[in-house]
Amino acid sequence: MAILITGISELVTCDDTLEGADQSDGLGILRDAAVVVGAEFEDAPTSVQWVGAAADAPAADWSFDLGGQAVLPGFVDSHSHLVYAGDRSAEFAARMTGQPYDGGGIAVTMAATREASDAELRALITARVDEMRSQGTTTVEIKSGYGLDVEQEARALRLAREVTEETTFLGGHVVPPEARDDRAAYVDLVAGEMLAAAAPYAKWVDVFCEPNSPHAFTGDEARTILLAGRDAGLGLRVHGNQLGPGPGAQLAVELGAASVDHCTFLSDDDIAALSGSDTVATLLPGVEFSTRSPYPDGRALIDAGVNIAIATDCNPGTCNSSSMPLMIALAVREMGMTPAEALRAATVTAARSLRRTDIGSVRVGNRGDLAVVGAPSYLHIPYRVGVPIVKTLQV
Ligand SMILES: N=CN[C@@H](CCC(=O)O)C(=O)O
Ligand SMILES: [Zn+2]
Repeated sequence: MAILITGISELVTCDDTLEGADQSDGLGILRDAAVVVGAEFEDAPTSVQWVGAAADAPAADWSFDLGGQAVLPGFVDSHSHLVYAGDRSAEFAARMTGQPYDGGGIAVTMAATREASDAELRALITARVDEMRSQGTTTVEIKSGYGLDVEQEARALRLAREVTEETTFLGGHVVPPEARDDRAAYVDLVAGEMLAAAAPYAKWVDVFCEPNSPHAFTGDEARTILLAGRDAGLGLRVHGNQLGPGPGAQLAVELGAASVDHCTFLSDDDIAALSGSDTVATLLPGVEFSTRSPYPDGRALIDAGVNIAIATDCNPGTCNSSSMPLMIALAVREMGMTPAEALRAATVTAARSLRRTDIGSVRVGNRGDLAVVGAPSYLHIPYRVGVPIVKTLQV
């Protein structure tokens, strides 16, 4: 079954090899375009079968006309923490009047999450993923990290796996209150029994490497957890350089991590290490917004040759927003990125941070994951900030 989509005023393919497309901003734009998506059998994921000028479009089983809207690859939200219960809105309100963030609230969410049943958590996760999908996100990475014991971390990943293949073990989120007297024993637990229980449900291992938080992990502790995860066959991701300077970014590059996330406080040496490496710097501007922190200088990173993704980090503490369009607007307004750079960061480079080439760009053979903008151009995403104009294109 094949479906022809026409009436596309601007097709942003994010395919910088597409011949005949406008490549001036690296977005591979076709105007007055059409796309054919199809699936081999009912309920199979769709794939892109044809991309080109509307005038050349082939026949298909069905067609529909978007009447002059822009189409994009669906957003790839490569960093989120959706497996949680409870509410920390009061913590947010306190931060707006000057309370700093230090990671201590994670234990509050941990307690609420441990109390929740599977059914309750499943309903919360499903509602959050639906909220993301309604705003143009078609792939989401989900971390554990609010269970922090062997059973609870495995449970979180088992539930996350029901909605995405991009699941990340984050037993190394913080040291839970019951383990604070013996940090070394907790690191051993994470790198041993907890990892073994979580690994069947995880693609990635991550750690909150943050010497500036009393709750998170030092560079050496992070290295122990990451190496154990690598030995267990997981890919590596790092929460690094969020609250101040630290070893996270360089550790990520040294160990070949797919991504180091946050990057709020990077030194020149960190930038030099990231530049030309295979490690993507994933920036999370909603966190700076919601913690009243300085924004990282996306412009400087791009100019230095660093590959940048942007993601929501949707979580109950540092950013409770699921909106990739808002992250694009913040990247443009606050981090010196052009709309085109921000859009690539939210799609094709975010896919790269998950080591995926089948998502994040509209090209023949890729997944048929598309988003539609209720406007003639993608430029309206940051321009119409706060207005829900991006939707997942359901075909
Ligand atoms: N920094 C660590 N983890 C999350 C916040 C988690 C929380 O505060 O609940 C983050 O990515 O910002
Ligand atoms: Zn995070």
